[in-house]
Amino acid sequence: MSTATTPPADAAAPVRHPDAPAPGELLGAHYEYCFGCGGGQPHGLHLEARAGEGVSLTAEFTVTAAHQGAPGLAHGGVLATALDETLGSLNWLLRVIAVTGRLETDFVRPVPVDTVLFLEAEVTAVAGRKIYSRATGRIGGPEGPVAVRAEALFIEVKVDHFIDNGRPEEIQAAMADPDQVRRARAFEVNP
Ligand SMILES: CCCCCCCCCCCCCC(=O)SCCNC(=O)CCNC(=O)[C@H](O)C(C)(C)COP(=O)(O)OP(=O)(O)OC[C@H]1O[C@@H](n2cnc3c(N)ncnc32)[C@H](O)[C@@H]1OP(=O)(O)O
Repeated sequence: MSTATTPPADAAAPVRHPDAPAPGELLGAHYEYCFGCGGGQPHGLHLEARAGEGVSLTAEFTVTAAHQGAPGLAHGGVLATALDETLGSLNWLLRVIAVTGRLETDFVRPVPVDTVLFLEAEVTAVAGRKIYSRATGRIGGPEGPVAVRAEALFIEVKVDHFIDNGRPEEIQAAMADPDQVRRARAFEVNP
């Protein structure tokens, strides 16, 4: 863990938003074309996250042949994406819009194609716009051996971050999404 992902001494404990999905509830995709969670990406991860207790969640991602690096094994960048997506989903439990500033990843075991990666993640602290979180990914079952680990620093942003930096066609289409929850997760702090 680097100092960038270590909460300062005066950081606060994270506070679960009162309207956060109940423990066990699926979060669903925050954006149809997200490579991590969107259903509209044929070779995406299709990661499914479920709210946990407090500011924590669990998620599952099945490694397919489209995700290989070495023959028959998941690409490390794809595994980092799964961790990034899982950690990013935590922010919905806080009802904060945030982007990854720093993602530190340990690759502990190779992950074969057709393996389900069982992820768990939690926010550990919040300091101003900085959100500190960590995640682990296990194989062979939710209690199986750890294959990947990450610690991250997310930075809270305004909705303008996406409007100013994204392509107008995708932004407008996402804002017009009839799925209110998905639109809220993308663009509103307190729907
Ligand atoms: C269309 C659908 C939209 C979907 C929306 C849902 C989103 C979910 C997406 C989910 C997808 C999954 C998730 C994804 O993949 S999110 C996509 C990947 N991430 C990005 O694209 C972020 C790119 N970076 C930026 O835009 C800016 O750098 C940000 C916004 C992060 C900060 O620039 P900004 O100008 O705003 O702020 P600041 O520079 O004053 O920094 C503020 C404080 O933070 C500290 N700091 C900053 N960076 C780092 C660092 N690397 N290590 C350590 N510290 C760092 C900094 O020192 C300062 O501290 P202090 O001096 O105050 O103490």
